[in-house]
Amino acid sequence: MWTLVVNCGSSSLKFALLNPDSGEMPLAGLAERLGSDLAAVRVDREGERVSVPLPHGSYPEAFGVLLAELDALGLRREVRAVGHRVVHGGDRFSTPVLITPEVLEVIRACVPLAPLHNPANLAGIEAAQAAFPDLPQIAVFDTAFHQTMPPVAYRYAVPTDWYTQHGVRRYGFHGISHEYVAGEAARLLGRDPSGLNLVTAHLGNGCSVTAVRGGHSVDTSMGLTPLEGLVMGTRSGDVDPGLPDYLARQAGLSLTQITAALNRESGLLGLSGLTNDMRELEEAAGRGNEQARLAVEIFVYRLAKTVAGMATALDTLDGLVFTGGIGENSSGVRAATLARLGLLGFRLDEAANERAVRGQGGLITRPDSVPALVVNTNEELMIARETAEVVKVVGRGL
Ligand SMILES: Nc1ncnc2c1ncn2[C@@H]1O[C@H](COP(=O)(O)OP(=O)(O)O)[C@@H](O)[C@H]1O
Ligand SMILES: CC(=O)OP(=O)(O)O
Ligand SMILES: [Mg+2]
Repeated sequence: MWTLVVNCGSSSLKFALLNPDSGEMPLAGLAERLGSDLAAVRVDREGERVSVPLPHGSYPEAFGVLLAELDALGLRREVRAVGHRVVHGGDRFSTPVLITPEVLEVIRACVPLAPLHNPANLAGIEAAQAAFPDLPQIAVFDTAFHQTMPPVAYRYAVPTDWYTQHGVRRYGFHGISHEYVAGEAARLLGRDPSGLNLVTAHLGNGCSVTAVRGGHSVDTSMGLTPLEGLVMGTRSGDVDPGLPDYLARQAGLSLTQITAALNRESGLLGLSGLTNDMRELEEAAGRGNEQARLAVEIFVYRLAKTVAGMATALDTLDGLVFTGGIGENSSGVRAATLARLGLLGFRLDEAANERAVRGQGGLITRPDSVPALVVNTNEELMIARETAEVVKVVGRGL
């Protein structure tokens, strides 16, 4: 059964055609810089890579390229289901679900909680429904994995009414990735996931750290929205909650302007004044750019501090997993983070850490260390598997 996976971000559309059983993936693509003149889609089609410009830079145009690619492979009619990454599902969804008008309503109601992500997710669902009106469409939520967090981890110390009446609590994100890499890490360590305590660090454009006890999320660094926690590409992560009021008075900015700047102009970009891209920052730091060096150092410091904090949620620490574009590719970030975590028992194996850069993944610590590993995340495969599961269950119910 071929499953089409659609992952719409705030300015990107990732897609993949997968066989969820074998992992076979004849088609994958990434449309980037949507909404700008520079929009283009990179397509990996049966081992060949092509780049297609998108003159209008729109989501429907990118979706049109996806359909044309399916036609070129003769596989459009072979698609059996469409799985969508949906970032915020509130506390309604702890598992993937078939998308119904009621489910769409809940995703729409969560837009204020994920203003960068949920509108794009909805656009992707609408485009897929129009292209494949007869196929089951499944939503796989970034929040679902974290629904096992206990109240001690998910409640904020704010008036209780805010929680009961307005859903003000921590939800957590990147759950698809955290769940996938925790499972893979257990396999690599040769351990039964049910007895394993891990901290997983997803470091992409958005970044978060999760404490995984026995395969279940028990705490995570993102909160009500994907703004809390670590320093990210363009997001600030944690700041003093008094900051918006102070800045509104001092700089005459509106709350909307401040929130937009915390989401889009902060993080690595804000600190460096250069870029949100870790690879470019490391290169600039290597050339002696002091702001770039400081941005990377702050990123690492906050990451190490958060990993150490997450260990508090676990009885033992059996491993630390690095994943996402930065976690998988930056040996420098991994080395600097572990250097700050000697107290927890981490000892880097420098050669293994450098080898992991070449996409192999695996253990990067010495035998006398608490294990740290690099695991390449595969959100698309995870979404395809979950989609196939839901389709099986829904199919039985018919
Ligand atoms: N070789 C590399 N060295 C350092 N950072 C890298 C490297 N390759 C990718 N990255 C970083 O990974 C980040 C993007 O991560 P990714 O998981 O692809 O993003 P997204 O969250 O959009 O899926 C960027 O900061 C990018 O610079
Ligand atoms: C939830 C989130 O931060 O997602 P991304 O990393 O894709 O922006
Ligand atoms: Mg990502």
